[in-house]
Amino acid sequence: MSKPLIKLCGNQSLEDLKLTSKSDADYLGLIFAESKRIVEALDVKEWLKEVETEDKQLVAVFVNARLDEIEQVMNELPIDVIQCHGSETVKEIAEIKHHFKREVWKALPHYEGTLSDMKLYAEAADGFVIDSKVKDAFGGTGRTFDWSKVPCYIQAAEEINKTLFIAGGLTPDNIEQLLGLHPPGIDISSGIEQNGKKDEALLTRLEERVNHHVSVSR
Ligand SMILES: O=C(O)c1ccccc1N[C@@H]1O[C@H](COP(=O)(O)O)[C@@H](O)[C@H]1O
Repeated sequence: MSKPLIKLCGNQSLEDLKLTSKSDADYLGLIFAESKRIVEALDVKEWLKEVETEDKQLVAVFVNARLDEIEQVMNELPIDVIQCHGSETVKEIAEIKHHFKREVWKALPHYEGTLSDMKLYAEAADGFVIDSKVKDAFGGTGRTFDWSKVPCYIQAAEEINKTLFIAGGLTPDNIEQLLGLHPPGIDISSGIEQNGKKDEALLTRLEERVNHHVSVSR
């Protein structure tokens, strides 16, 4: 099995970034939406002066943000991917893509309509993050969903040639079970946190489990 793409999301301090920037992650995520993990672009700009992120792509996560709100972040930071984690329409995703000329991922909640949503958004989004559907929350809930549908999501993403990340409550303890389904990408926030901070021991354990799984399935 080839190694999945890894996204470590919800970096909310210089300390978080110092830790995750040294990891095996391909993507580092920052939340620019109402959340306990919200960050300010100007703070992130300062933190980025102190960490080496050349080998990572930066993902800015928004929830139903206006173009001018996204623009404020894009003007300050070298963002590679815009992740829309709200109820943005296909038209809005297309506008964001057209305006910023960046990769745009649509987060979709797991429910009975997710597969049709993937087909619907395929004309505008470059990739998908499938997350748990939790009432009154858009993401970062630490809650898993029923992974029996993951193979269908993988197949659908392959058919429409889109990047796919599985998110929602991934932890060092459950990651090997998910990796058994061969997701192309995994997206983790709460599962590597302790007391609201990214935790070195949890991150190391996550990486050990991913590396172990990849090496035994070769
Ligand atoms: O992390 C947040 O606080 C958040 C807030 C609003 C939208 C998305 C958010 N995070 C995204 O949620 C998923 C899964 O997170 P978790 O591992 O279950 O905590 C991930 O894509 C984050 O980007």
